[in-house]
Amino acid sequence: MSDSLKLPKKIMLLGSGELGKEFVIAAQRLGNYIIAVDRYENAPAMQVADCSEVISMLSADDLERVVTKHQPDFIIPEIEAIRTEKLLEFEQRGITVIPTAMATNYTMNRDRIRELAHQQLGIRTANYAYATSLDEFIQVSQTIGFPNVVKPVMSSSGKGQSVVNSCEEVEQAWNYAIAGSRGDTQKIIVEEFINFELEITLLTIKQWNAPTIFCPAIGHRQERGDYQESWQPTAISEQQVKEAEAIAQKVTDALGGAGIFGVEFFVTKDEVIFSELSPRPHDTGMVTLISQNLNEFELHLRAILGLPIPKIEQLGASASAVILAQDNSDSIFFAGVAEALSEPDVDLRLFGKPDSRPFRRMGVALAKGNNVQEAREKANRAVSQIKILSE
Ligand SMILES: Nc1ncnc2c1ncn2[C@@H]1O[C@H](COP(=O)(O)OP(=O)(O)OP(=O)(O)O)[C@@H](O)[C@H]1O
Ligand SMILES: NCC(=O)N[C@@H]1O[C@H](COP(=O)([O-])[O-])[C@@H](O)[C@H]1O
Ligand SMILES: [Mg+2]
Repeated sequence: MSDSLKLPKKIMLLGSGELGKEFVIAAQRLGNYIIAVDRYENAPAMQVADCSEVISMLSADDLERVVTKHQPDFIIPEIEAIRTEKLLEFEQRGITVIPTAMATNYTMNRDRIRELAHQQLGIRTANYAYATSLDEFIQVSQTIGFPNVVKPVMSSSGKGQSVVNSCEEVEQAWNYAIAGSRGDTQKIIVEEFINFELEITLLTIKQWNAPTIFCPAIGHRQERGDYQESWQPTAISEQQVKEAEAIAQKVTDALGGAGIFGVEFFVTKDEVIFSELSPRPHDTGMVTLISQNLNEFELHLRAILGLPIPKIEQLGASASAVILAQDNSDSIFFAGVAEALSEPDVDLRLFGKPDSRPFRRMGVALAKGNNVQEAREKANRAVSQIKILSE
């Protein structure tokens, strides 16, 4: 692709959150033209894009309207909740969908990607079953056992997810999952609880005309199914890295196309277990904004445009920690920014989301240290200085 590459390209971003914002910045640094799309006005990526559109990305008609209007060269999904059948149609019309329309279709629902990984590719995952009613959930809980982890098949960032310890908790977990489910499906996945030692994201870069390459694994910690901290490098063995890379290669080859994938694994004493993947930059990968010569957004862009990635360099012990809102508000401001930035090798991203709700991610602190523990402490110290206030 790079032989005939002419810039700028017209890029339509479907989803305009914090990950999209950093991607737009990377794309614009190479002069590209970006149309940022999301369901609400003034979303983070819209603030730095050339133009924006507010639509329902689950509506085929809305997607048709904005694609016809802008005629993009590339459509780059940034979230899962998109009418992906429509993306297949755009792809057939000659627009490049990243990584492929099929990949976005497989990963928007947990059941599709799980079936691909486990049934078709034979990759080890947590034992799992599905349920579409409370009764069915009670039944499959007997097979999977307790504790188990319950998630709506359509959700992300831990929405509707809970750990179920006994029969008594099943009904509450069902109601919570259905309330947190995106779209109109009443389907949940019930998974064996994996008692892992560490979770990692393996950022996997699939290129059009060059071999797949990997970033050094990123370790992370989650609460309520949502990312709290991430760091790089991680203390896993060469053998574990090789196992994770082989699995990531297998799944991303099956999905095809080009771009970065965030491939998630549970690492136990004896196993590396595939969890799920995002065919786009990953929230835990925000640590690469400080930890690598090329961050995950720049890598995504280069892979999409077919530009070379001559080297990925890890710059030493680094960490990220999230800044979460506590309250509902549409007039928030940040205090303590100067204090947070007073330590060397600490940086911040405040996303500029126009409103807050409890646990909404509003920013991230980034830090480097002499070792991972020090980097994590510095990132968390910066977070503790930031106060989100309302007018
Ligand atoms: N089977 C499991 N056993 C133990 N912990 C689990 C299991 N499934 C999920 N978790 C925990 O919940 C977190 C979120 O799960 P998962 O990645 O499936 O959800 P998600 O909503 O897709 O999150 P995101 O969109 O942020 O990637 C995991 O990173 C892990 O910490
Ligand atoms: N785990 C997926 C993830 O982190 N996605 C990121 O969060 C945004 C939605 O945030 P919001 O819910 O605060 O609008 C998305 O647009 C994306 O940038
Ligand atoms: Mg996940």
